[in-house]
Formats: sequence, structure tokens, C-alpha cells
Amino acid sequence: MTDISYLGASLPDTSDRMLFAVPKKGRLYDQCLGLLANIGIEFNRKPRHDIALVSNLPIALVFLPAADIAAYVAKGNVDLGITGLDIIRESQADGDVAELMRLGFGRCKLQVQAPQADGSLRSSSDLVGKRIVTSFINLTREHFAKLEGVEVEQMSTQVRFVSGSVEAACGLGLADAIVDLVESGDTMRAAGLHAIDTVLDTESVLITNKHARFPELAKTIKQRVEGILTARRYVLCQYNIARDRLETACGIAPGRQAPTVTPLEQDGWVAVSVMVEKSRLADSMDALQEAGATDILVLQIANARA
Ligand SMILES: Nc1ncnc2c1ncn2[C@@H]1O[C@H](COP(=O)(O)OP(=O)(O)OP(=O)(O)O)[C@@H](O)[C@H]1O
Ligand SMILES: O=P(O)(O)OC[C@H]1O[C@H](OP(=O)(O)OP(=O)(O)O)[C@H](O)[C@@H]1O
Ligand SMILES: [Mg+2]
Repeated sequence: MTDISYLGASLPDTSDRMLFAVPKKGRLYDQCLGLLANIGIEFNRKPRHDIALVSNLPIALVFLPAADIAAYVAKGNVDLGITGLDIIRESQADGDVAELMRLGFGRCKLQVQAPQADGSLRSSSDLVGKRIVTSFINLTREHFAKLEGVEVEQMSTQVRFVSGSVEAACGLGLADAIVDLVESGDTMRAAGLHAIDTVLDTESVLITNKHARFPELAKTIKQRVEGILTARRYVLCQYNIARDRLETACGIAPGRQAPTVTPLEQDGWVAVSVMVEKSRLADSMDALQEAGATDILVLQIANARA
């Protein structure tokens, strides 16, 4: 049985439950809570408690720092978890951790950033032998060792760890450049830095230990998450069209599997219902209208299953 007694004095009994690790704060927290609600996970988390029993499934949620979750999953201390791909790679947990699915939020880039004012630093190669500060020492060392064409132990670039506010390091004279996460770029620019290379594109990932307990329950969670992600990506588009133009219309919006076509009470006309990717919706509606579709309606999808 997993020992998680370090997480609180009066622990609930979690022995018969799948342990599901979720970031306890930070950039992924709100999205994770939204996802848990959407997949029907109900729980009541008491203030200051890092474990919450799920009332409608044999699951205990364990709220942990995002940066630690990959290591807990890799060691089998928890069965399932949500964290960033950057953290999985940095924790060197790939061998023991199976990626169940990418979740499409927490998207950002791990980038090499140098002072804008220093025109001599234009790519990672210009930093060989210099001082780099980061929270991602393993990924950064691998990046520069590869660039230098040597093993990590032999490389001349110096990589030092700081746990946060990495962008301050250059201004404080601690580093010539940094490696940190960039989303909008606001933090980077505010510190007078610009990106000169990308180490990794990252997003949040649902992961499990390769030998985890409760594989059936993990599969259920995965299917539920898939349903929510599909629902978020698509809308349902309905329209009427003359039957002799149906083929053209179906070519414009072929749907996930195929459009549903039902006869209208009006002779020679049909009603069509089809899933359309949100990213292509406006173009598809223009083309459908052009092809003679009328009464084109768009409906949100709350949930979906393949
Ligand atoms: N600006 C961002 N945009 C999108 N995703 C991000 C951003 N910053 C971090 N992430 C993602 O979220 C993960 C956790 O980072 P986060 O900043 O939430 O943790 P933290 O630094 O421990 O928390 P905090 O910033 O509250 O101290 C990162 O590893 C990355 O995958
Ligand atoms: O490109 P941006 O949109 O500005 O986002 C990037 C910033 O977000 C994260 O920091 P966070 O806000 O989590 O603070 P932290 O450094 O204390 O972790 C990351 O470490 C960057 O500093
Ligand atoms: Mg942070």
C-alpha cells in the first residue's frame, strides 16, 4: 500500500482508492478543477487538506506541486496525475510514466532567453561556455551538451538552478541568459529579455504509472476526458439544403464520421446535422451558405463520446 502519511495528520483511508495527483496551485490549477468538474468527479476539499476523497468514484485526489507530480507518478506513489510535459521531461520520468493524453491547456514554450541589450547573443551557440540560470537544469544541460557535442559532465556551459522568478537572474548579474517558460512573453519582455531558442513545446498531460493499480478506472477517466476535449473542439452545425446540393454541402463539412441527414416536410429538401471543428467553423458556414444551405444554426456540445 502506498504511504502518503506525510500529507496530513488525520488522513482519510485511501487504501482502496486510485490516487489521482492534481496541481495544488499555479497555472494549471483552475483548468484542472474545471476538467474534474466536467468529467463528473465530485469531492469536498477541506481547507489546508491536500487529500480529498471523491464521493462518486473510488478515487482520492492528491493536491501536489505541479513540479513534483511526474516524480510521484513515476515512483508509483500516485496512480494518475496531471502535469506539464516540461515537468515530465525534466523529471526524467518518461521510462516509468505513460502519457495517456495531451490536455490542450498549459500551452507554452521552454525557451532560451538573453538580454535584448546584448546584441552578441543571438542563438544558443553564442552561450556556450557562459552562465545559464533555470528551474529546468536537466533539460537545459541536455540542450547545451547536445549543442557542444559532448556528454553533460564534459560541457563548458554552466547551468545553475533557481526555483522561481528566473527572469530576474540576468538583471541581477547571476546569469548571461536563462531558460524558462514563455507563454505571452510579457514576463520575458518586462525583464528586458528576448527568446533566442526553443528547448521544448509543452502542454499539460494526463499521465499514469506504467504498472499503476486500477487500470480500468484510469481508462474510464481517460475516456471521460477525451469526451470533454472533443466537445470543446467541435460544435454541432445544423442546416437545411436542397437534396440535389447535399453532396456539395457534405464535401464542405463532412463531420467526424458522417453527417446525419433527415428529410424535411418540404419536398426535395433535407435537414443536415454535422460536427464541425470550431477552428474551421466560420469558413465552413460561409461555404455552406454559398452552396445554398439555409437556416444554418450552431449549437454548443456539452459532452461527447466517440
Ligand atoms: N505562463 C504559463 N502559461 C502556460 N502554462 C504555464 C505557464 N507557466 C507554467 N505553465 C505550465 O504549468 C506548469 C506549472 O507551472 P506553475 O507556474 O503553475 O508552477 P509553480 O511555478 O510551481 O507555481 P507558482 O507559479 O504558483 O509558484 C509548468 O510546468 C508548465 O507546464
Ligand atoms: O510569457 P508569460 O505569459 O509572461 O508567462 C511566463 C511566466 O509564467 C510562469 O511564471 P509564473 O507566473 O508561474 O511565476 P513563477 O515564476 O513564480 O513560477 C513562467 O515561469 C514565466 O515566468
Ligand atoms: Mg510558476
